[in-house]
Amino acid sequence: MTTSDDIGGVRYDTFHGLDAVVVETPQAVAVISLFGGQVVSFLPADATADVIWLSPLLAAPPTPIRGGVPLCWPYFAREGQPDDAPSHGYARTARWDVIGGRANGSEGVELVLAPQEIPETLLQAQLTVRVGAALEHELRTHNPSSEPVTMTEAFHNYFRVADVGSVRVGGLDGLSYLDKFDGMRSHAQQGDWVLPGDDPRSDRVYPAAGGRYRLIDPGLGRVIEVTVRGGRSAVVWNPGEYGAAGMTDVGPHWHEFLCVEAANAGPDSIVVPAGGTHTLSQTISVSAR
Ligand SMILES: O=P(O)(O)OC[C@H]1O[C@H](O)[C@H](O)[C@@H](O)[C@@H]1O
Repeated sequence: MTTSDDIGGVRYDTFHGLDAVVVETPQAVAVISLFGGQVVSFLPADATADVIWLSPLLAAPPTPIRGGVPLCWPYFAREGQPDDAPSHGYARTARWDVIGGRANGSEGVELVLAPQEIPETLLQAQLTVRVGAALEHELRTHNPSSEPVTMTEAFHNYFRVADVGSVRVGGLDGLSYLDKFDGMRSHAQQGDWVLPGDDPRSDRVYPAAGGRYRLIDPGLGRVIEVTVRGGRSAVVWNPGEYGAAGMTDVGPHWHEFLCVEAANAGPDSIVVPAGGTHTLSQTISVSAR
C-alpha cells in the first residue's frame, strides 16, 4: 500500500471505529473509510453540520456502513443478480487501499483508492476523491476481459438534513420515476421531490435524469447540489418510520437523512466494452440558502 503520509493534510486515523484516511484542507475536512472505500464525513470550513449522514447506530464491519457515500458496484440493489446476492454489490464491503494522491495547491487534495481483490467480478474499480471547497468522486470501471460486461452502480449519498419531512429536491420535475414502493410502476414527478404526506417514505429510481439535483434544506439553511457526469439515473430513498424500525442501524434516526443517489440503474445499465472503461463522477457542493 502506498502511504499517504507524505501528502500535506492527509493522515491515517480511526473514525467511529472505522480505519480511515482523514483529509484536511483549508476549505474542508473529509474522512474516507478504508472499509468500503467510502467518504463518511465532509465538513466544509464554514459548515455548522456535516454534509454527510453517518448512522449513530453504526454496525461493525463486515456489515455495510449505514451512511456516508457507499459505492454500489458492480451492481445496484440486486439488479441482474440472484436473490441471495449481497445488496449493492461487493465494493462497499471490500477493503480499499490508498494507491496514490497529491495536494493540488489551493484546489485541495486528491486521493486515489482501489479495492483489494473482488473475485466475484471481472471488472476493476478505481476511485478518485477530491476534497476542496467541493467534494468530488470519480469511479472508474475498467473491463480487462475480452467480453463486454453489463453493470449498474451508484454513489449512494446519505445527506444529513434537519428533517426529511421539510426538505425538497429540485432537478427532477417532469421526469418519470419507477416506484419500488409501488411494484416498480412508473409515475410522473410534478415539481420538487418532497416526502409524501400520505405514505412518508421514498424509493424512487428516476431514469434518464438530468444530472443536476438540489437538496434544499430550510432547517439547516443550506442547499446541497449534486452534479453528475456519466450517470443517467437519480435515486431518492428514505425508508420512512416503519421501514426504519426494522433496520437496526437506522431506527429512530430515519428523519435525519435523505439519500439522493447518482446512479446508472434500471433501464440505464452500462455495457463496458472489452478492454474499455466507464466513469461515473459527481461533485457535491454546498451553499447557504
Ligand atoms: O439496505 P441497503 O442494502 O443499504 O439498501 C438501502 C436502499 O438502497 C437504495 O436506495 C435502494 O433503492 C433501496 O431499495 C434500498 O432499500
